[in-house]
Amino acid sequence: MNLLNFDSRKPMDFIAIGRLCIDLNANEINRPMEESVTFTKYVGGSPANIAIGMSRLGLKTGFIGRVADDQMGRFILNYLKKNQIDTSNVITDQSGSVTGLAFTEIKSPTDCSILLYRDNVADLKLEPGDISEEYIKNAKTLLISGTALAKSPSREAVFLALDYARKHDVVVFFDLDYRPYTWTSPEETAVYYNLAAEKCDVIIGTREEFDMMERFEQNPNHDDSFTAQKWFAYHAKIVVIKHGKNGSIAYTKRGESFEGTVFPAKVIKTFGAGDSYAAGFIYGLMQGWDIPRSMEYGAAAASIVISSHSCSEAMPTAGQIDNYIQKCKNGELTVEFADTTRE
Ligand SMILES: Nc1ncnc2c1ncn2[C@@H]1O[C@H](COP(=O)(O)OP(=O)(O)O)[C@@H](O)[C@H]1O
Ligand SMILES: O=C(O)C[C@@H](O)[C@H](O)C(=O)COP(=O)(O)O
Repeated sequence: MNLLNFDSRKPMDFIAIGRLCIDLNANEINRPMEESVTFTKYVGGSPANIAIGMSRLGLKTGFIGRVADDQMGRFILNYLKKNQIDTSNVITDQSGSVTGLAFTEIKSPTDCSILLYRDNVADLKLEPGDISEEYIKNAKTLLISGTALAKSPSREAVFLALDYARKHDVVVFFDLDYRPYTWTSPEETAVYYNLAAEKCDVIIGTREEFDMMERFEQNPNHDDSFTAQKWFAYHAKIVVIKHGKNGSIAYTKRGESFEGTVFPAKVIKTFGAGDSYAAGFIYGLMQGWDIPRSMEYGAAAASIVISSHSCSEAMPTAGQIDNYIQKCKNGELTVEFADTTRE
């Protein structure tokens, strides 16, 4: 029996809910932000990046969210449309909110950080009244990301979306996507993350993100298997714990575990790895592939994106990923750049 059942009668393949933002990636790489003077603008926000990845892979993709009524909000909407993402459930917020900005600092390929501007952001204004039961019912898959739980009314909107998804047998993926900045306290964060995770079929996060969720538990050795087992008592069928360049491990409710491959990369920056990994992995599962092959696809997508300057714009097509995997398997370590042009 399949671990996950994607209902082929549903017209929409994949819907993401939450953050639609802007990434401003420093053009002068390998130096601190203090010395960066020019940046390239891309659509960003973890669920936005994943949705763009899914659409590039050929899946019928939609988004539920709010954007600011400004130039940045319109830039995001246009970019989603250009990438064939359905924006019928993206609302332009009229409360005077602004677009969230992520300035990225690339000090070295391994020392990257993000400076977030997230006060009064439009994405957290999403409210329960914005959530259409019909829209969710018509999707095979819903992806939620943890940052949308950081504040009301976005938090309640996500919980309502989760209820609709469970009611209509939509497979729910939870990318933990923990960004401390918007949260009030670590305790609040852990409580809401745990409440949401109970309702999800697949939970994907880094070891550090799961550590945050285990604030009220005893897992002193940060044991991945311990982490995963808890969720199989709820709805989870698959739990994936990511370990950066050391790969990832997936556990299933059936008691299996699989270690994910890592592909070579000419790393420009490390951010975007998780979002591209999620897109490749979810795509694989939705094709009916087994977990190791899906993890391989995610890892190859991640290697392509971290070898590029952007996250969203660098999201690869299936052809690019297949080609990359083939080259790596042939022992050709020449790394392909998905997106090297910066104006
Ligand atoms: N330096 C790297 N080289 C090759 N692959 C990487 C590297 N860093 C991350 N990856 C790939 O991306 C996946 C997710 O990366 P990770 O850093 O754990 O997620 P996140 O970006 O969410 O923190 C890893 O499992 C691995 O496949
Ligand atoms: O999620 C954000 O707001 C910023 C992203 O667009 C960004 O570029 C990033 O950090 C990607 O995150 P990751 O894939 O978890 O590394």
